[in-house]
Amino acid sequence: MSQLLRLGIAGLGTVGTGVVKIVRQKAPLLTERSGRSIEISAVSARTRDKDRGVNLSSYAWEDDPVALATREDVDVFVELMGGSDGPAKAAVEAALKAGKDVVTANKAMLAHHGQALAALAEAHGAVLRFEAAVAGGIPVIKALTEGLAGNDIERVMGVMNGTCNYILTRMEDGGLTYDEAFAEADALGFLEADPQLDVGGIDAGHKLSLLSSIAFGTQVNFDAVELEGIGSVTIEDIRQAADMGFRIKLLGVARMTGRGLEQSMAPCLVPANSPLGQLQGGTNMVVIEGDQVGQIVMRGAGAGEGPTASAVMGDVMDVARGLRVSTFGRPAASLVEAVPARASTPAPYYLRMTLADKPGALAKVATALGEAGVSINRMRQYGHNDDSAPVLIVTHKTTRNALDQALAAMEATGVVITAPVALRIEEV
Ligand SMILES: NC(=O)c1ccc[n+]([C@@H]2O[C@H](COP(=O)([O-])OP(=O)(O)OC[C@H]3O[C@@H](n4cnc5c(N)ncnc54)[C@H](O)[C@@H]3O)[C@@H](O)[C@H]2O)c1
Ligand SMILES: N[C@@H](CCO)C(=O)O
Ligand code: NA
Repeated sequence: MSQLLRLGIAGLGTVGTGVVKIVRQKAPLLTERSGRSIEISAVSARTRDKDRGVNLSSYAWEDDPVALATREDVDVFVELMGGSDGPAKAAVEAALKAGKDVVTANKAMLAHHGQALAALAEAHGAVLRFEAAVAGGIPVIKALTEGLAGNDIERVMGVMNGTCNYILTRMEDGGLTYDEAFAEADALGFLEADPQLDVGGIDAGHKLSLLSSIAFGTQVNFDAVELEGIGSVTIEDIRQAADMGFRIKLLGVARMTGRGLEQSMAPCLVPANSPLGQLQGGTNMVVIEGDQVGQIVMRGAGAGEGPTASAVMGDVMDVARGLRVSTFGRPAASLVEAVPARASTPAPYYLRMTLADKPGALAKVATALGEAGVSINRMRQYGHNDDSAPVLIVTHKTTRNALDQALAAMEATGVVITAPVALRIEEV
């Protein structure tokens, strides 16, 4: 008789329901692969009487997730409620303090409290695992903490918000407006409860802060992530980028430099023929560059019932097999405080602005760039309005600091009518 592993699942929405289905439908397979009989003891959600398409009658019910997390008949607390603070955090803390292992998909909670929760887990001999929190069903955490453990990671990049990638690709390929594409993403169930978390880059930033902590062995520092959402990107930018052989992606990039840990989540131009440039719809992609292995590209569903439940079950199976690896693939205490560095690694930039259509306007902009040490690679004045003209400039490699100096000088000239949109061109 295989030893029991008893789950307590808090949260029976998209992900929680998916996990219940896997445990119920694949019990023999899970036992064969882990050596343990994996069962659900108790569940919790806001509303008990709701048809979730899955039979919950054999499980105990707890209205309070904290009570669920500390039940005697729960070995692993599976937190699938969401929210960075409140009941989810309280229940996870209670489980860890009771020495129970925790599996969660809650990237918001981990981005804000992951360091403290990791330390709590280790202090109480528990493990905290969260594969589902970063790029959903893509097993990127397992790849970094196990398969690639023999590498020094040089750069990690990711398109990790399905909503934004869906919107940007539907605007480009489907000719939809931002609002139309947003509505489609909503209908597909991609959006967070607060969609600003998606389109503001915050959800993807949560994931990047976890990814970079695991990749570089640094303490989780979401506040150090440079965040910019996709609200400033227009169909004109998408068309101009395509015209130059690029696509626009909400791209997270983290790298360790001599100046510190750069973590940036912003709309970037990537080569249209690159794996990231080819990424369609709500799919996620993570690119890992290691000193031994070179570039690894992982692509897959970052959201949805099955893909996310798959990642949750991967963690449950590791616990069942007795994997006592700490949260980030190394002891939390060994995670170094990384000096946050603004993305100052030199890169080319795409600048779009509207200038007053009068003599010398372009010259003033060019002078502002030159005086800041920013070299122009391409410049295009396209179209005309009454007394203004849209201008596109692509720079040679420059630091963000120098570019910001040039943008401020441009504003001071009085010829810039609409504030320049600056998008980094990331070499991938
Ligand atoms: N949906 C996805 O594709 C996806 C992908 C990756 C990660 N996640 C993360 O997984 C978690 C769950 O996401 P979801 O899409 O399943 O959410 P959901 O909104 O579909 O379900 C949330 C569940 O938690 C319950 N819940 C919320 N607050 C509660 C409380 N205070 N007490 C008891 N129950 C409570 C709700 O009743 C519901 O059953 C979130 O942290 C989310 O960020 C979701
Ligand atoms: N709202 C998130 C869900 C998965 O984390 C996304 O669009 O990727
Ligand atoms: Na994942």
